[in-house]
Amino acid sequence: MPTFDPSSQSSYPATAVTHVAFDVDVDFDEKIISGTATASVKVQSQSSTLVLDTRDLHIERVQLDGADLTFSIGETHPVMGAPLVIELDKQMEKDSSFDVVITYRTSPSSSAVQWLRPEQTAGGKHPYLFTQCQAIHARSLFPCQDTPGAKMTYSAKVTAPNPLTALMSAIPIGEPADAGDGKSSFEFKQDVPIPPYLLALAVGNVEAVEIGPRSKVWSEPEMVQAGAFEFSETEDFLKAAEQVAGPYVWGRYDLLLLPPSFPYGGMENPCLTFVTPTLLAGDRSQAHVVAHEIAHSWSGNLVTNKTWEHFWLNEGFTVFIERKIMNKMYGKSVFDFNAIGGLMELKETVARLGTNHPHTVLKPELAGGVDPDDVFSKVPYEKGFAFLVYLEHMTRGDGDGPERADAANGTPEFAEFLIEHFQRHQYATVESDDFKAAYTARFPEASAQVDWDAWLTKPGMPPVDIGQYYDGGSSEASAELARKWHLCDVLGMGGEGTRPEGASAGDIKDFSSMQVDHFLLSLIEYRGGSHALSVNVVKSLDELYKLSEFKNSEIRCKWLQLRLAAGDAGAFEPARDMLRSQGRMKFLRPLYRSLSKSKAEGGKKFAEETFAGARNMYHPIAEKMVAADLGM
Ligand SMILES: CC/C=C\C/C=C\C[C@@H](O)/C=C/C=C/C=C\[C@@H](O)CCCC(=O)O
Ligand SMILES: [Zn+2]
Repeated sequence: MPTFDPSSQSSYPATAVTHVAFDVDVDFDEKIISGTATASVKVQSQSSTLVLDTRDLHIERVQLDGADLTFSIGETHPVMGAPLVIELDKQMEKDSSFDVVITYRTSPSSSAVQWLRPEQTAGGKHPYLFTQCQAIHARSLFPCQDTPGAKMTYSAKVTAPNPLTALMSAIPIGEPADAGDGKSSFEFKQDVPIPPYLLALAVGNVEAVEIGPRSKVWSEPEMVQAGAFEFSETEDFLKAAEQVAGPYVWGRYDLLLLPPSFPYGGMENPCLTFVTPTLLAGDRSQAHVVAHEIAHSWSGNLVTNKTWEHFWLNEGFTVFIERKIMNKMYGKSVFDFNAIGGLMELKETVARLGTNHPHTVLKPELAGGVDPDDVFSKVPYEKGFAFLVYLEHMTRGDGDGPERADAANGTPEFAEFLIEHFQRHQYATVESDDFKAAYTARFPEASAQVDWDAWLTKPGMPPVDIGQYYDGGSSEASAELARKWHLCDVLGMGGEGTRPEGASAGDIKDFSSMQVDHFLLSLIEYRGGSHALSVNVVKSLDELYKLSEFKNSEIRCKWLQLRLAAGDAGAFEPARDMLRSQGRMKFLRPLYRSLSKSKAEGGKKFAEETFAGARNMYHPIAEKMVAADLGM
C-alpha cells in the first residue's frame, strides 16, 4: 500500500499520533525498556485501524477505554521493520480523537539503543545507555508513526536504577522520586511537537555544570569540566542564532557529553543536544559542531524535512545557519575558511562515490525501502549549503557574478526570507517544492536564473563553481603549504627525506588546529586525484611537523588516512588505537576503508581483525555501517 513516506509503513496522516505519554522502566540486566506508551490520536480521515511502525518491539496489549483491542504485527521489512496494525473497535469519524494504551517492551537488539557496560564508560563503575533515533530507529524504541511529518508532544516517567540519572529530549519536571527496589523515577515533558526521530533518552552516572542562563553540560564526572570549558560559548551561539533564524522556542539548551562510542559528532535532540567527546580538543576548535546542533533548533527541529528525501532542507540549512553564526562570532574569514573546507569535503565525497552516483543527488529517491542510513553523506550538508549560498547571492540582482560576492554577510533580503521560512513552516514540515515556491514568490527574477532541476536532481558537484564566492585568504597559508608538498611529491623529487626546498618545523608553528586540519584536507584532496603521497614524503612530514603527536581527532583521522594511503604500515597500530577508542562514524568509516585499501601488506586483514574485536563497542548503527563497508 503506498504510504505518505517511503520510509514508514504507518497510517499517518489518516490517523495522526499527536501526543505520547510514556511510563517505562529501564532494565540494564535484561537490556530492555518496558512499560506503556499512551498515544493520543487525531482522526484526519475516517479510519478503522491505526498503524504504527515497529522494529524488534514486543507488543503485549493494546487498550482503548480499558478494553483490549485486536492487533497484529505485519510482515517484517528488512529496513522499515514491521507494522503494528491496531483494529479500532469502530469506524472512527474524521476530526474525532481517541487514546490507545500500548504495553510493550524493546529488545536487546533495538537499533536505537546502545547499552554500555561499565568498562565502556569514563567512570568504569556504572552501566550507561543512550538512544539515537535519526533517521528511522525510533520505531525500535517505541511503537510510533516514524515519519518526520507525524509531529507529537510527549511526556514521560522513566524509572532507572540508582544512582543513575535519566535524561530526555525534553524539560525535566520536578526532582527524581524514590521508586522503590533501588530505583528512582524521572519525569519530563516536551510541549513543542517533535518528529519521533527527535525523541531521545540517556541513563548514566552523570552530573551537570551550568554554562549559561539556559544551558548546562551533562556528563560523567570525569569529563564534565572539560565539557564546560569546550562548550562555554554556547549562550553566545544561541544569541547569534536567534539573530539569524528567529526566536528560540525550546526553553532549555543543554548538552549531554556522551561516552566515546556515540556514533555522530552531535545529535540535535531538542532541549538536550548529544555530543561526542571527540569534540574535546582543548581549544574550542570543534565548537562549530555545537553551533551546528544549535542551528538545528530551527532547521530540522522547528521546521522539519517532510521525508528523508528532503534531508538537505534539514542539513543544508543547518550548515548555512551554523556558518552565519560563526560569521557573527568570528567574522567573514572564519565563514569563508569553513565554507572552503566544506566544499573540499564535498569534492572528496563526490570523488569517492562517483560523479554519477545517485547518492550525490541533493534530493535522492528513497522509494523501495532504501535505508536513509545508507544514503547519509556530506552531500545534503555541503551541496545543500552551497545551494543556499548561491540562492542568496542571486538575490543581489546582478546575476551570479562573483565580483560582488559576500557569502558570509549575504543580503538583508535573504536574511529576512530565512526568518520568514521558519515562521512559515514552524511546528510543521517542508519539502523542496515548498521552498522553491517561496523563493520564487519572493525573488522571481533570481529564481528564473536558477537551474533548480540541476541543483536538486542531478548527481555530482554543484552546477555552479561556488568556490569563486569565497575569499580564500584565511586558507591560503595551509593550502599553499599543501601545494608545495604535493608538487615536491609528484615531481618525483623522491628518495630519502623528500621535502620541499626550505621546509621546516616552523611552517606550521603558527597554524591553528583548524589550519593544520585544512593542510591535511588539502593533501587528501590531491590524493583524491588518484594520487597517494609517497611514503618518503609522509615520513618527512612527520619528522618535520610531528603530525602523529596531535590529539585533535580531526587531525589524527586525516593524518592516518594519508599514511595508510601511502602504504605506511607503521600507521596500522595507531589506526587501531583510534578505532578502539571512539565510535564516531565520521572517523570509523574512512579509517576502516583506508586500512582495508592500504598499499601496505595486510591492511584488509588488519582492518577485519580490528573490527571483529571492536564491533561490540560500537552503536548498532555504526556497527552495521562499518560491517557493510568491510563486507563483513
Ligand atoms: C540524503 C540522505 C537522506 C537521508 C539521511 C537521513 C538521515 C541519516 C541518518 O543516518 C542519521 C544521521 C544523523 C546525523 C547526526 C548528526 C550529523 O550531523 C553528524 C555528522 C557527522 C559527524 O560530525 O559525526
Ligand atoms: Zn546536522
